[in-house]
Amino acid sequence: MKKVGLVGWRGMVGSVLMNRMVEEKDFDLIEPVFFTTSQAGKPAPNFGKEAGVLIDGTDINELKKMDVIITCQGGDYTKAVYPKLRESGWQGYWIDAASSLRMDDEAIIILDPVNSDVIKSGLANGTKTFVGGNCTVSLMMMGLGGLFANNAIDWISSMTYQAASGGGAKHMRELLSGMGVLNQSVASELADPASAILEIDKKVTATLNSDGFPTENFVVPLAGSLIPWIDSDLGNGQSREEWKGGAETNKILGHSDIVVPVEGLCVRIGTMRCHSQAFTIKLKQDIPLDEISDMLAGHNEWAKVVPNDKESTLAQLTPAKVTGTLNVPVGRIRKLAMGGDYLSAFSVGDQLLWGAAEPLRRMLRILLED
Ligand SMILES: NC(=O)C1=CN([C@@H]2O[C@H](COP(=O)(O)OP(=O)(O)OC[C@H]3O[C@@H](n4cnc5c(N)ncnc54)[C@H](OP(=O)(O)O)[C@@H]3O)[C@@H](O)[C@H]2O)C=CC1
Ligand SMILES: N[C@@H](CC(=O)OP(=O)(O)O)C(=O)O
Repeated sequence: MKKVGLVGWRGMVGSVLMNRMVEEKDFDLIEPVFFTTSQAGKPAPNFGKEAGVLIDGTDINELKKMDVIITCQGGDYTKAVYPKLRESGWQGYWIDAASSLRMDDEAIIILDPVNSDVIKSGLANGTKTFVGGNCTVSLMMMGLGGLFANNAIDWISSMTYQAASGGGAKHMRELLSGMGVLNQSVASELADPASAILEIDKKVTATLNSDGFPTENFVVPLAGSLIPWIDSDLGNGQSREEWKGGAETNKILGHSDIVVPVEGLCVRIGTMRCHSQAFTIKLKQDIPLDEISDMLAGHNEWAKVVPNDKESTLAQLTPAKVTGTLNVPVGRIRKLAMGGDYLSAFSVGDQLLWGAAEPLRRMLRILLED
């Protein structure tokens, strides 16, 4: 049985990963060793298998004993530990949720329903480092996988609506606190159906812009607002999150250059853990809508085509419906006025599942079955 070191297992992404590993009985197939950066020596969790105590996640000699290490601990941990571990001569498999190693030549970005060919040839060529993709990119590729697989796309513009969870647990709490503060500020007016809506709005706006409003994590209010910038400023008008669209998509597909441009604006909105995206897709040729639907629905078992009517859209294409599931519904599919080769689509996906934890779990399974 392979010794699998788990780092970051109690964080938000790590907890989702542990839940999925329990659901899929992955622990039956491995000898788990749990690492920590803060609680060494305390009892390890039991996910159906006794695992002794927590080991110091910075102890290279202990990490070296692992056949596989999966980390959801974050980029700082990866930067601090990974180079030392490789320099020590460790030849094991490193599976990482953080972005720091993604664009390194030695790393493959993992999303096996889309790029199992890239993963398999990497394994055959001795690749040992596998990194989960950016959540928005992975969810786009899961939804539109059929169009990518059929080489049907010239370029994509993706306008995102990204959930608070992309920032982490504290950001989710801040969103909810902000919602509560707004509600409280007009609680008496809301209780009175006769109260004037413009008075309510005035109070809400004053509360949003008041000093006490919770903004420690997002810097500006998210509840009752939105933030059209995610991740760092690259200095050329583009955010790092937007840059990842083109860079990571093409790397996932095994391209060494930008063959399929992916461009757009990334926007944070007040949902909890589902990222949504509105796509304008320039097709290489005019493909009939029924063929497009067949390509999308037939590509993987999680991409679900939603009929482009109001009732189906409201019932199936919202974060409230999708959250906590592996489904990636794609709807609002129609040809745009610009021509038969211009397609619109809208997708929703849980950014902690396909966007973070699931590709890592499946990579472990690929290694176990190899
Ligand atoms: N959030 C996201 O959407 C995505 C995140 N990622 C990557 O995953 C990394 C981890 O993200 P995320 O899971 O959100 O980070 P968290 O902040 O939830 O967890 C990170 C670590 O914080 C430590 N920690 C300290 N206090 C607590 C506590 N009370 N409860 C749980 N953990 C605690 C744990 O380490 P220890 O046990 O060692 O103390 C834990 O592993 C990110 O830095 C990013 O690189 C990737 C894709 C998406
Ligand atoms: N940046 C993403 C979450 C994330 O962790 O992305 P990455 O793995 O590319 O750093 C978001 O805020 O929604």
